[in-house]
Amino acid sequence: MSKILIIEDDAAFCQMLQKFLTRNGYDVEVSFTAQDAKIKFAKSAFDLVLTDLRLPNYDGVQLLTDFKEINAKIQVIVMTGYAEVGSAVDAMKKGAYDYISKPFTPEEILMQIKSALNEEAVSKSNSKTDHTKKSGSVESSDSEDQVISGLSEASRKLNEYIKLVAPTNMSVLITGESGTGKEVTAKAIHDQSKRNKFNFVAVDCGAIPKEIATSEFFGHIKGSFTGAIEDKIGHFEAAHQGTLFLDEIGNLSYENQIQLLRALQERKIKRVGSTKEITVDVRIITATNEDLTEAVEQGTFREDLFHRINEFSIETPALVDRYEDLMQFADYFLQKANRSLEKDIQGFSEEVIAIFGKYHWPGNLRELQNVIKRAVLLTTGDFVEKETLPKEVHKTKEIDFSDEKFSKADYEKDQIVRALKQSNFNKSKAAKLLQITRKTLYNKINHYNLDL
Ligand SMILES: Nc1ncnc2c1ncn2[C@@H]1O[C@H](COP(=O)(O)OP(=O)(O)OP(=O)(O)O)[C@@H](O)[C@H]1O
Repeated sequence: MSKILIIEDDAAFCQMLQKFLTRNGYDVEVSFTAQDAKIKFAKSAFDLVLTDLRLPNYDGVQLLTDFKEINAKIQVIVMTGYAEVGSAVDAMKKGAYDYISKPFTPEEILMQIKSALNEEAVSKSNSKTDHTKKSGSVESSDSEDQVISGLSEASRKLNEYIKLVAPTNMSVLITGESGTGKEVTAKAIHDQSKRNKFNFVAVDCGAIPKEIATSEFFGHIKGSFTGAIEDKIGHFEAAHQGTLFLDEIGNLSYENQIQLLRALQERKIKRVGSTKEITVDVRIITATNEDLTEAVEQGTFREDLFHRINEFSIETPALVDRYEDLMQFADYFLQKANRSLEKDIQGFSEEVIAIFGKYHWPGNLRELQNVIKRAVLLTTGDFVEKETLPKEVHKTKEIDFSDEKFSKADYEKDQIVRALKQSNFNKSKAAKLLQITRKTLYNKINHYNLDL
């Protein structure tokens, strides 16, 4: 029986959820505060944590980080209120499996829990924690998953870059906002390369506690430290002759950066506890949604490593910059949701299509996919109707979109100016608030000709 910990300060809601999940066969404990949750988490082994993002006297994202430090493989789903998508995206970057917007139906949360616990045949390719589960092993690609090429100019350029760089052995740094398809891009490069007969090993550097990172990357031999009960190969060896994809590379500790650089330069590694050198032939693809050049300037990311991983760089476009692709992706995600939920929804109502076009999608393709899956679950007729969309997607509803493109630009411009003012015109801080890279912010400032 899987064990779940719910953390939610609304006691009535929390108990209702507990009853519902218990009826569905889970062993459920509840906490109304982060402090109590930490004590419970330390005492028993949970399979999944369901936590509110806004807790009294504690930040839900911090709590997630605390849990991940104790158990890197714990599945965490965060519950968010209206207009908290930004924090939810932040939580996903820190290793949350998924987020769910309140209010939600019991069926919705049950579906996510089952998916997180791998209790149904739902594609897990959108899960970051999936990497940690698979760490050291081969990434299995879901045969049902396709890569959509997109019709926009931004997509055309992205595909062209993938095609150009794939056959080479160059290290590729993929930058882009969260949920824009960085991992999908890395996999596409691997698939189109000569290395495609060998493994594509995806590692989420943000989810590996730094104490075990060396052993995760390079493996260890039995008895080399407490807990090393058998020999284990690391990600480098697993990716031999294939591709090693390091997601959230900016999260690697300075010490791990040195080790990584050495392995890349010498093309040799040693397992922890062994003196034997093992030759490895690995192509490195990395991804980040932070500004690494800024991290280099601040001295938190090594410049030599930055140049080593950045022989070629690709930026995955935000969904707002590829609106022409929106409905193509929406249709694809609809079919994907139909398959996993065994439904046969035919399409979207006109109103839903209009709402999709007006929303700014801060969580990008991942958010679009989640919104559609939720809507498909709630849809009883043939078409997805606006009532099945979460509140935040309706947010831009009152804006007059007589000229849709112009208004979207207006909305974005307004957000940028607001973020800049809020951060005292510090562009790095503003980029963080907007959840885009500093480079994207500069591009947008130039694009809109903002005189600052
Ligand atoms: N070209 C594409 N075709 C089909 N699905 C896609 C495509 N690009 C992205 N997706 C889907 O969108 C979701 C997000 O993609 P992905 O995980 O690659 O984003 P990411 O940028 O790596 O996210 P993060 O910054 O959180 O690591 C996934 O479910 C993925 O399957």
